Amino acid sequence: MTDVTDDSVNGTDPLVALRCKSHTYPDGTVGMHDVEFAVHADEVVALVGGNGSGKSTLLEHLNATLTPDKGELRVTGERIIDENKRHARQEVGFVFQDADTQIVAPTVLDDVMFGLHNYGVPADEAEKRAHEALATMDASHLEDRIPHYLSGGEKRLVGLAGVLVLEPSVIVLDEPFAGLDPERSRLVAKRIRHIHTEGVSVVLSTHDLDIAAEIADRICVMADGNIIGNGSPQEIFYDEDLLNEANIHPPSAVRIARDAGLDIESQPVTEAELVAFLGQQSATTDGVGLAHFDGDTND
Ligand SMILES: Nc1ncnc2c1ncn2[C@@H]1O[C@H](COP(=O)(O)OP(=O)(O)OP(=O)(O)O)[C@@H](O)[C@H]1O
Repeated sequence: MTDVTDDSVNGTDPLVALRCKSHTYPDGTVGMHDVEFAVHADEVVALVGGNGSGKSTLLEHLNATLTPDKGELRVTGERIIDENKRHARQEVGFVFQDADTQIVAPTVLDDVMFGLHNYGVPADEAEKRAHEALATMDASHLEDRIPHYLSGGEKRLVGLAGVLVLEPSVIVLDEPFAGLDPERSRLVAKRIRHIHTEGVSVVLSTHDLDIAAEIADRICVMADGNIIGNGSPQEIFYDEDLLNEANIHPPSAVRIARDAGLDIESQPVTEAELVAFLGQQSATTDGVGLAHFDGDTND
């Protein structure tokens, strides 16, 4: 069993600790097995892996939407059972891939306030907090809009605001960049990093490894319902055997560095890191031998 619930990280207990021997869906499909996973304070974790590798199944265990056949979930140290699932839901906010499933009210502001009403927060305070959460997401201009008519990226930001307003310890996002154009993806990624600077840990799944490399502190690789790799972006994205086993390709910066045979000790995983390295090189070599890097680094 891959144990990534090491309690000693930062010397603190994890915010969320999941041990799952297996999760079997009603039709008999095993969605996940032999997984141990923890989320610590002050981290952004990206789950990566091919289609059907178990990312959504794992994420949905983190706020007890799904429960293990055998195993346990602890949230801020409290063992979650049927009677206290509310604790998991309060501490672990979930933003679904399909933003429409989370829309419940006729305007964006009402939608963001909805969860607070459910928790009995007085209307004026709920409104104040909803304004703040939308401002944090740079989405104040959307307050009076009809949620269903927003673009995909706008819906993501509103969904994030609706979860952030409940002040969870951890926010879980299932494929937050799916269906977004590159510019909207970058905007959502930036807001996710911003949420993190406000002291909220983030766990997300994504097929966009360029963005994962940019925003995650830790990468977990899933294959066949199991975690097969866990480490820093450098450790994971320079492990060719691991990526082959998971059938995924490294971020473009890693591919370029590797294909060009660059001997880079610092192991760049983002374009910015690669460009910084190339800049240093050209400063010391006057650009000799680096002319072929002048082109687009995106493919
Ligand atoms: N509701 C369900 N009923 C039956 N099987 C399911 C259900 N949801 C997921 N599965 C199965 O569980 C396994 C893991 O699926 P999961 O959705 O967790 O993968 P994923 O990594 O999130 O995939 P993707 O990247 O395609 O979204 C797959 O074999 C999938 O077919």
